[in-house]
Amino acid sequence: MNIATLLSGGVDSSVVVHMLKESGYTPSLFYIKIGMDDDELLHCTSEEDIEMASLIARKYGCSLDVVDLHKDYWDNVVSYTIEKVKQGLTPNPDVMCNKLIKFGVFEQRVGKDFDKTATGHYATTLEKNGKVYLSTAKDPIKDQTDFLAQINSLQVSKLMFPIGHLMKNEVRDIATKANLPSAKRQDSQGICFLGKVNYNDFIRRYLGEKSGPIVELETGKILGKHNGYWFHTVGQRKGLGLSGGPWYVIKKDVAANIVYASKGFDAEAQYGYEFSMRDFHFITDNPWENRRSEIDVTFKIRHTPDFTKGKIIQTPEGYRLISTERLQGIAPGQFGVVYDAESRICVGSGEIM
Ligand SMILES: Nc1ncnc2c1ncn2[C@@H]1O[C@H](COP(=O)(O)OP(=O)(O)OP(=O)(O)O)[C@@H](O)[C@H]1O
Repeated sequence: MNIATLLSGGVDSSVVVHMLKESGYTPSLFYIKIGMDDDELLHCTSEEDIEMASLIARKYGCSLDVVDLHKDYWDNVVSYTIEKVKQGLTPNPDVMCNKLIKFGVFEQRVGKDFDKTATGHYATTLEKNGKVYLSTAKDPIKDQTDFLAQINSLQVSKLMFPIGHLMKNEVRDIATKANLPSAKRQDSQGICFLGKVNYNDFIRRYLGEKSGPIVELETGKILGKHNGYWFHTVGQRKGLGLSGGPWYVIKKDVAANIVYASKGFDAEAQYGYEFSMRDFHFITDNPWENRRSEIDVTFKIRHTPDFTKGKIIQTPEGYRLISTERLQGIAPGQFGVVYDAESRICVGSGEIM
């Protein structure tokens, strides 16, 4: 079996290479390069990562290629991110990077020549009735299925997640015992490029600044000033620069450039029990076909270790989720990621409206 492995130079994907070698495979290793080397502000250092990846490749006698997907990342993930922010929404570049870059463009250019593609994502796959499903990792804190919730069945059936059945500390132990140069490296903060640059600087570069009022939702009182609604997200607490809080962003008026905030942990306006999703994407198949009633599921509305219980209902516009617990900061643009009632299979995701 020919295996391509996505190697970031971090501990997780290094352990993937080690485990594949232990199982008798010699994977071909690929480092994906993203970033603007000529831009001071948006510079993203990849030298150290590539150096680390080279050490791993040499140790295990594997080939290593650096694949430059900078332009593809810019055309797909960055443009999506800016477009959503401009509309006042909260985008998720990690989800789009997996769908369009790691398992999109990479697959079309390189992965297609291999039987399998292995990564160090914390996720698993599960075979049922001849189909392959995306399923959750053993380590609930590290689980990354929410970031993978827009990939499709072809992608899932080709993927290998060798560390998905391990806890993070078990991965570190393997790395230490195997003397991997990356054993002590810190966890990378999410993905590639947008995870490494200052997000506000990046947004400012593309959308500039435009001063507007921060208004108390309940009273209409002007509390202060912001530099552009695009710097603020529904549910956000830090960074509003107001005293006497805590203050939370409740909603935004994009046309009028107003950010509405409410005060206090218990401000009712920051909570909700339900939300609708557009363009709901099923990863492998629609397990609720022909079922008109409410279906028990679990779900996430942001990257947290906990799953929330709820019911999903099909509506003429898409799908609606009704939660059993109150939800803080339901941010339009983020993905509602839906799992089966046992939080094992990741069924799919839709953009929160
Ligand atoms: N620049 C890159 N080039 C190639 N593969 C990458 C790159 N960045 C991430 N990956 C792949 O995607 C997986 C998940 O990436 P993520 O950014 O979440 O890092 P991580 O979980 O900290 O993993 P690692 O410790 O391997 O960096 C990595 O384990 C690796 O297989």
